[in-house]
Amino acid sequence: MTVEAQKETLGFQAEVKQLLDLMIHSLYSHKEIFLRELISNASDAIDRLRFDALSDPSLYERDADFKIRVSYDKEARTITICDNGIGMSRNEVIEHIGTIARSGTKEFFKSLTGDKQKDANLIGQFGVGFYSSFVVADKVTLTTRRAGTPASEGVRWESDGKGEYSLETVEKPTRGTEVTLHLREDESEFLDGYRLRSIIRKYSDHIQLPIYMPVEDKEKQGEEEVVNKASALWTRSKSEISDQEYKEFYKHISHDFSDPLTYLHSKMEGTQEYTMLLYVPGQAPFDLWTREHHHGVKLYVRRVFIMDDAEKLMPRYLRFIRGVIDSNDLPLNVSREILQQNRLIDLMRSNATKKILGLLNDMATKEPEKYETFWREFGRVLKEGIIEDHSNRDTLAKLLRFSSTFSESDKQDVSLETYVKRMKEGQDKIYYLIAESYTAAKSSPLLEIFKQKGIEVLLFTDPIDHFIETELREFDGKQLQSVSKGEIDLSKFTDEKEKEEQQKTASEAKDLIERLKTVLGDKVKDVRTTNRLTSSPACLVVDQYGIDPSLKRLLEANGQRLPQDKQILEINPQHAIIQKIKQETDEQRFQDWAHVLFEQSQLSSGEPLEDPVGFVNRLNNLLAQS
Ligand SMILES: Nc1ncnc2c1ncn2[C@@H]1O[C@H](COP(=O)(O)OP(=O)(O)OP(=O)(O)O)[C@@H](O)[C@H]1O
Repeated sequence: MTVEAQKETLGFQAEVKQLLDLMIHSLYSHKEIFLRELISNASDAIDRLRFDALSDPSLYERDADFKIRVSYDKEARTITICDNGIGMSRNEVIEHIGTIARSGTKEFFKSLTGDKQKDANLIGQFGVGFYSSFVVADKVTLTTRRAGTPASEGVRWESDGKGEYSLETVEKPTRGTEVTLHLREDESEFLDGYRLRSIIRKYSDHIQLPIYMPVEDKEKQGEEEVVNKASALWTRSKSEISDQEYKEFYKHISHDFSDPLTYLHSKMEGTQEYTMLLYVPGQAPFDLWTREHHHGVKLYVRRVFIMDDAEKLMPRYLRFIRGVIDSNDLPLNVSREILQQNRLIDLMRSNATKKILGLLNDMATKEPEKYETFWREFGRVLKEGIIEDHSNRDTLAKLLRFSSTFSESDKQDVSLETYVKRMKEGQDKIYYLIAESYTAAKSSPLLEIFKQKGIEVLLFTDPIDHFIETELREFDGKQLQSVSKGEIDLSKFTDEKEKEEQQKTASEAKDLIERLKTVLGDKVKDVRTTNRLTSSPACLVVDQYGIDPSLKRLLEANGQRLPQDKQILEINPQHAIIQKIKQETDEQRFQDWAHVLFEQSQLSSGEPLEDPVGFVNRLNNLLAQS
């Protein structure tokens, strides 16, 4: 086949077109970042080559002098970014440059809001990388050759970013990729060596590889100079690195546009030597829940990039952490399989986890507002740690935040420590209520007595909270007690007179209870009086060791079959309706009342009714006769 015969025009995947349109508008105010993105890709490509060449030195093609070059041509109005990295084959160009092969793409488009600022951030998180070129260029030419393939297998990709691109096979003697941007008319500001140098220093100083540019001095034409610091940021000493540099490095590795919330940089010395530079992002990626993680922690061995997203380096519940861990002791040929059972890796992970939890703990105590942001973004993921990581459970428990009956809003901002500090004198349990939503929890009848006595109840309203309940039995020596389980003993907070009254009404309700049991039969496990309620007539509870109904619903919705555990109907003998039912002599009416009591208790605990029409009919009968 001749070279010409291999020229073809292809269409972008629909998502690419959509993304390009969006990006050109949203990123307009950050347009200089195109250079950061292209340098970042070049650096990744060299990292990958360096790694592959460890097992196949022929890939070096006798050129192990890794570098990135940035140049510009005022006349031609072009900027060129060139690397001697891994390069791409024809198929890789089609796959990587013409399509978005990322899971979560659909979710990403759904999450766009139309608000330019917000969308710019989301686009940043999604990682537009290469496509940001079209913000400043009306034509982009990419010429590349995969390392290890013959010079005749170079590929030229070209597009005006409007929906199509052309591909042709070209001769490319050197391996790697060269991207040429043909600048738009109004983007001449970038055809300036000083401007380009300052953008590189601002965004790409931390890139480990040297970035070369032609010397500006006319007398030194043809000469090049390195324009960045060109040393791995994490190897430098903390005192030499500015906050700005740390932040830019974060953006490089995470492909995020916004600043991280916080970071830690720590060198371990002694028997094991390794350095970690870890970041907590400022916001959760749009697909935190939908995909296997993409840009996690990168593993380096003696400054050589080994792999992205080395999941063994972080527990799953810290999957939002970004950064680099560089080991001096692992072998360079380390593979994912080796990582699975490597003692050194386990040690690094356990240390990194402790450091991150310590960092979060510091943030929670010293910068509570920042911690609030953290909790809003990542709290639900961190909660998984209570289930997953028993060795750090105490530290994790301190980091938890819940909404509470003492707060005005649904904000999860009450820690277990705060709860314990606010406990009433004589109170020995941490009370909580599990419900499907904050609204359902806030108005639950089960809270009535606690409100009356001024006892705080934590509201567990995230699905994961059900599992926290089963794992976290106590905190600071205080037992956690669900308000919907077992018999709640608040006798310490009840005076003698009140107790006497309760006993009296309870013994007077004995007959009523028997009648209710007969009518409700096996719908309930038991019927008994309660002191939990003050303004509702009845509620449903489970035994101390029973499964909470909302957890049951959650598990059943996920396909689990559970034993049919009946609930206990508790009645408030002092309530006017209960008093009225007690007097009811008409058997049909009594039966209607009994069912209505049971069914309204199901409704207020968020359960669906088995026979909603029957409930409405019974209620209507009672209303019509009252
Ligand atoms: N200079 C390059 N050399 C080799 N491959 C490259 C180069 N630039 C881009 N690629 C390939 O194209 C892919 C897409 O690049 P792009 O910049 O769009 O996104 P990315 O770098 O994967 O990350 P993100 O989507 O998060 O920005 C890269 O993953 C890489 O495989």
